Amino acid sequence: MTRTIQQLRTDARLIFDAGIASVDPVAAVQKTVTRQGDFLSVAGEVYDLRQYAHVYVIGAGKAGATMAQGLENVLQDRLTAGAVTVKYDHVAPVTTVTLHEAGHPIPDAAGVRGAEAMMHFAQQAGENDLVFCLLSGGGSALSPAPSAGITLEEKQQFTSLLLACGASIDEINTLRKHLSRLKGGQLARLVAPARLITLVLSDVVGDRLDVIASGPTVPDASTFTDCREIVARYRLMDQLPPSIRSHLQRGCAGQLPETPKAGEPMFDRCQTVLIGSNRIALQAAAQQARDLGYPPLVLSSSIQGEAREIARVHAAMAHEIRQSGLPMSPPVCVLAGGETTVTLLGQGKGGRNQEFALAAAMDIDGLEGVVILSGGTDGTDGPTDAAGAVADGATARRAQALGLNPEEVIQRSDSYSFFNALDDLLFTGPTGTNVMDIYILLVG
Ligand SMILES: Nc1ncnc2c1ncn2[C@@H]1O[C@H](COP(=O)(O)OP(=O)(O)OP(=O)(O)O)[C@@H](O)[C@H]1O
Ligand SMILES: O=C(O)[C@H](O)CO
Ligand SMILES: [Mg+2]
Repeated sequence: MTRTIQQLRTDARLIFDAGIASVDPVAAVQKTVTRQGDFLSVAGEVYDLRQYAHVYVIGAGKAGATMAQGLENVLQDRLTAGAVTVKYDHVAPVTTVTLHEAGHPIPDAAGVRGAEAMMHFAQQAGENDLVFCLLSGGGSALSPAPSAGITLEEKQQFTSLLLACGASIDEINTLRKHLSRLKGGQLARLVAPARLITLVLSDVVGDRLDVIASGPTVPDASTFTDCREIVARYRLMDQLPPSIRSHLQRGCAGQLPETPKAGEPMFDRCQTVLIGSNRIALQAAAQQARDLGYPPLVLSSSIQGEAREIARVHAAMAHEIRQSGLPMSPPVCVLAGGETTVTLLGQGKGGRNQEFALAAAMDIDGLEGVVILSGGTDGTDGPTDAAGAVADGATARRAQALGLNPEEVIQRSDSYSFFNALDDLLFTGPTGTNVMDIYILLVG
């Protein structure tokens, strides 16, 4: 049976949607945390709610509201109170938890108030209490608790510097952890001796729990010495606000306590569960592909690199599958995920997924029975209202007919206008989740 291009496009969209649905925060929390009467089951661990006087919820991240909603649905009357910080407008219907809307990616005063509220519940919780911590992408900027002597303004200035210097997220968060009163395992210190369950939705390649939202409840292996090296690597020393420079210097001189390390007894009372990730989304997408009659091949959930280069690799796979049936003969669905980057060449409008689809379109020009979809799971690709775009072997020719030259469009970094003109943008609206991006190659 050969499928039409329209069929392949429809199926690619169904496969993408299945990936997103599997990491929907409300559903993911309710799948991980289940309750039967007085018993709570969390990824295999059982908690007897009769042993806990209070149950609190704290957390930070763009998916905080929907994660809290899922947890409220499970805990119902057993939830005492809570404070979760989310990005402005990233709200959801919750009843017991207080949502603090705050600034991202530059922290603001509302974020500081949210972090204070979180620390308040963490400290208030005693030996007979249970605390849930909900973490997702954006959690670092949304939980500013600058160390003593550092002002919010200095933290803001420092954040702008960090985001622009080219450092990776684990380098950025290593610095954040050493300038904070709650990041890098320090929140777990405040929660002790209460029992702590952390639910995590990963937005970083590799899903490192000590990196996501700056790992406030897990051991931190990094040190002040690492901070000094990162500052040197990106030549930041001269630009640091004086209070931050002196804080890091005192830390390196052993005058400040280090972040909590693995093996500290308080971590015995902590459970941490990854409830959503790019890999989980890819696995769900693979299942949907199988159901639609495309044997799936999942390549990797850790794709990184320049979007147009990664796209060319996908186009090359499409050619190979068509020509030789390697590594699999059609029908097949090749799935990958991760987060690419775009070196901007022009002043146009676009996103990394739209640029991916554009570069792919150029390389699969004329190829039959091939569709490539690239989309951000948060539904927002770059500064646009589209999640990504879809390309096939006729895309480049259809564009030429409209007077659009794909090569020129890449030079202008204008992928949004390109796919908008073709009506091939991918729209989902904000999905409430974020596990990076998904790339789907369908050969029918
Ligand atoms: N015209 C453009 N063409 C292609 N990519 C672009 C363009 N303008 C911005 N981008 C890319 O969009 C990305 C920023 O997108 P976005 O705001 O979604 O951030 P993000 O990295 O996804 O962060 P978050 O996790 O907060 O969503 C950057 O990688 C940037 O290079
Ligand atoms: O908040 C953060 O630190 C980033 O989004 C990575 O999780
Ligand atoms: Mg995004």
